[in-house]
Amino acid sequence: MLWQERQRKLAEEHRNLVQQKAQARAQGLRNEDELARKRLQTDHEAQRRHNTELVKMQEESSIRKEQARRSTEEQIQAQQRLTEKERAEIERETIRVKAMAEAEGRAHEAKLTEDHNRRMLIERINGEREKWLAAINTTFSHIEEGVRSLLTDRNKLVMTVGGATALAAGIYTTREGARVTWGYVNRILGQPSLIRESSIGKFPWSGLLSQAMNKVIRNKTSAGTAGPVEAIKNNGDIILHPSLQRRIQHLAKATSNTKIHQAPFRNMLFYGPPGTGKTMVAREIARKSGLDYAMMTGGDVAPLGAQAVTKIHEIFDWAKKSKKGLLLFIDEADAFLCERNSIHMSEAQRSALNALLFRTGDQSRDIVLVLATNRPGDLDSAITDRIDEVIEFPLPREEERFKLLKLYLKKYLCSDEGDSSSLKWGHLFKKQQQKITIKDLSDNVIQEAARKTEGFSGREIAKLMASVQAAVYARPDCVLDSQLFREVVEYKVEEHHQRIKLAAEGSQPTKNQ
Ligand SMILES: Nc1ncnc2c1ncn2[C@@H]1O[C@H](COP(=O)(O)OP(=O)(O)OP(=O)(O)O)[C@@H](O)[C@H]1O
Repeated sequence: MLWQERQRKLAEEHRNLVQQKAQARAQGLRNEDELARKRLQTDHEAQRRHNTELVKMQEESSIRKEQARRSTEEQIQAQQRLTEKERAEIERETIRVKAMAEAEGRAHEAKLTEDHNRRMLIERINGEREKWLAAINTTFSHIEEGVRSLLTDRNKLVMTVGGATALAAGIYTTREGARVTWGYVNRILGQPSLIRESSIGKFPWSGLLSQAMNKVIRNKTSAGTAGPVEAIKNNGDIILHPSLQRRIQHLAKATSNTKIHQAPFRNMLFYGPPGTGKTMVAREIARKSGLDYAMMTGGDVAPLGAQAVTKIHEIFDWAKKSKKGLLLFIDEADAFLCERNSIHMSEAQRSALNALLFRTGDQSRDIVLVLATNRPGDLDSAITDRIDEVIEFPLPREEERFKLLKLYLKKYLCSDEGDSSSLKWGHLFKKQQQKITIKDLSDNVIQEAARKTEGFSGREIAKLMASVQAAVYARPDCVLDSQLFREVVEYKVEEHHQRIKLAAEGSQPTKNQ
């Protein structure tokens, strides 16, 4: 039993021992493992550090290499630049030397050419001189011979003197003729653009010719007419109130005398309703007083803008070309000579007005200024100050209207009877017009029309008669009788009143205003 017990104890001890041994081995293994792991970790750590250092060293090395490469490149580039500079310097030097050599060559060549030319010129001059001397000698010997033969032959002498005189006269006539023609061409071409109509540049003989023709016609037709027509013929084509007519005649005469005595001209202002003969009278004064005539319209000045001043001066410079003196007629004068303070006046217009004032400041011996306006009150005071004669052109009274009707009846409907003033060159070449027959148109019918046309201007009466002519031509038989005449007068009078009514309505302010 004891043995068994011992045996069991021994087995138990053995088992404990084995167990302890196993534990000790397991512990040893664990320690070994732990050590191995720690060693591995340390190795790994060392390797990583080593690698980092390696990378760092590599980077530093590559930076150093890059720096070295860059510095090498820079050195190379610097070297290259230096070489290019040197090369350019050398090229420049070569070009300079070459250019100098060329210039020297050219100078040398030019010198040689000049020497050659001079030699040639001297030779040519010598040649020419000899030639001329020979020619002069020959000519003089011929002249000597000619003069000797002339002096000995009387016929030849007479012919030579006559030929030379005729030649001189021919040259003189041609030269003077060309000068006169050029004068007229120059006047026509030099006419300023503002001038609408002028007598300057018209050939004087054309006026004389038409006057002569008019005289012939007048003599031919003087027998066939009587009554008021005769009176009109004496007074010309302008029908005015007798006192106005006298004043105009007196003015024309005074202007003509002023010109003869070289005294300063008198400026005029014509005012009155439109179509009362202001333009016609201005033209007539110029004609009667022997002045040249030029017409411009005030309305043409404003659109010229800044150019207007130059154009005004142009007119006055051009007017000096007239040897006779010039009557400058400015129609619608209020359009550009109105009050300078007016708000409607542009700066350019004001300058144009000032230019005109400047040119008309002193009394002139070259220009008669004739202004025409429907509104004399609008003119600038400096302009009215320059006016010497103020003449009113009223609407024609019944007496004048009668004469006007007669005048235009004759002009438009009795043309074949031949009013001298209506003769124009073109009529000579015109196709024969259909003849108008006038039946039962007594002076009483015309007087009645003159009564009815109260308020008509001269222009309106001329238009009325033009309408009568149109109405006659509209008839197949071309007959003018008192009935047709009355009809036309009737509707023209109505038209006139209608126009006045419309104008009055147009000028009245509307109710809303
Ligand atoms: N007194 C007149 N005698 C004859 N015809 C006249 C007369 N007045 C006007 N007339 C006729 O009217 C036309 C216009 O006349 P004119 O140009 O002379 O008038 P005005 O007063 O200058 O007119 P405006 O102020 O419109 O320029 C003339 O061509 C003519 O046919």
